[in-house]
Parts: sequence; structure tokens; C-alpha cells
Amino acid sequence: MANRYHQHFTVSWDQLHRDVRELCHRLVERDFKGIVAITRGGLIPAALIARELNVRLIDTVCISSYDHMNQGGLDVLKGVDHDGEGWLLVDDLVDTGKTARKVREMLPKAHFVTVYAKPEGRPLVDQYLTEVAQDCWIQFPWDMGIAYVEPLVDQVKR
Ligand SMILES: O=P(O)(O)OC[C@H]1O[C@H](OP(=O)(O)OP(=O)(O)O)[C@H](O)[C@@H]1O
Ligand SMILES: Nc1nc2[nH]cnc2c(=O)[nH]1
Ligand SMILES: [Mg+2]
Repeated sequence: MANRYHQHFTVSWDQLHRDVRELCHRLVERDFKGIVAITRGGLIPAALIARELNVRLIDTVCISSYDHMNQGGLDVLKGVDHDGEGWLLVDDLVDTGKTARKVREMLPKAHFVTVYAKPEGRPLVDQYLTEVAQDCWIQFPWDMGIAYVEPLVDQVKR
């Protein structure tokens, strides 16, 4: 599965924060009962959205599926006891749409947003900010660290 990805799109904390704020501009006129975050990736945008829209009621749908770039079976560890009416449903991204399809079944009436969307999954969300190519792996800041980089001359001439 990992060889589906031929490019990387690296998102910094700053970039993510700017993107989520931009998404919030498109959501601010709506009223939501609360936010449902899809764990784990949805938790960070959900917290930032909650701050911008002044939402205090936050719930989770807990899903386990990818092991890094490899998608396995989809396991729902925790659901919610409503159909999502009036709620904002948040994930960081939609890729194949497998996660989104499952969560949509659980909360058919929620307004579903992601920050990033790839073409296969895009039809499953109501709104997203940025489209990313299907063969592109989005590298999030929480999966990265700051590391030393050797000077170019040493990399090339040594
Ligand atoms: O559209 P799909 O192909 O289903 O992929 C999208 C899902 O994959 C990632 O989650 P992941 O399963 O990696 O777990 P995590 O959020 O706990 O990191 C991402 O946060 C989405 O939830
Ligand atoms: N970090 C990350 N997780 C994913 N899960 C499915 N697709 C992706 C992706 O592009 N990036
Ligand atoms: Mg996820």
C-alpha cells in the first residue's frame, strides 16, 4: 500500500494553524451544537476550530485503521449516540474515503469537514480547505521532529 504514495506534502504547525483558521472563516456563520473529532488526526484541527468558533462541547469517534502508510481493517473503538444533526464532524484529511464512509454511516446528519482532501475521498466530505494529489503523502507536524541536516558540500563531495 505504501507504494501508492510518490510525493510528500509536508505541513508545518504554522501552515496547519493558518489552514484551519481559513477553514473556520467558511464555518463561522453556522451554529453547531458541538464538534465530533475523528481520532486521532481530527483532534488537533477540532481543538483549533473549537477555539475559533467558541465551541465547548467536544466528542470523539475513535477509529483505528492506518499503521503509518499501510491501511488495515477499520476498527471503531468508540462511537456516539446521535446521528450528528447540528454537529460539526472534523478530521485532518480524507484519503481513500474509507474512514469518512464509515463515520458518515454513524453520523449521517453531521456537517463533515477536513482540512485536506484527496480526490477519492473528496465527495464524502461537505467542506475541505486544500486538495492534495491522490499519490501524495501528507506529513503532519506531530509526526515529525527537528533534525540536524549535513551541509550540502559534505553530502555531495564526501
Ligand atoms: O480516507 P482514508 O484512506 O480512510 O484515510 C484518512 C484517515 O487516515 C488518517 O487516520 P489514521 O487511520 O492514520 O489514524 P490517526 O488519525 O489515528 O493517525 C487520517 O487522520 C484520516 O482519519
Ligand atoms: N499523515 C497521513 N496520514 C494519512 N492517512 C491516510 N492518508 C494519509 C496521509 O496522506 N498522511
Ligand atoms: Mg485519522
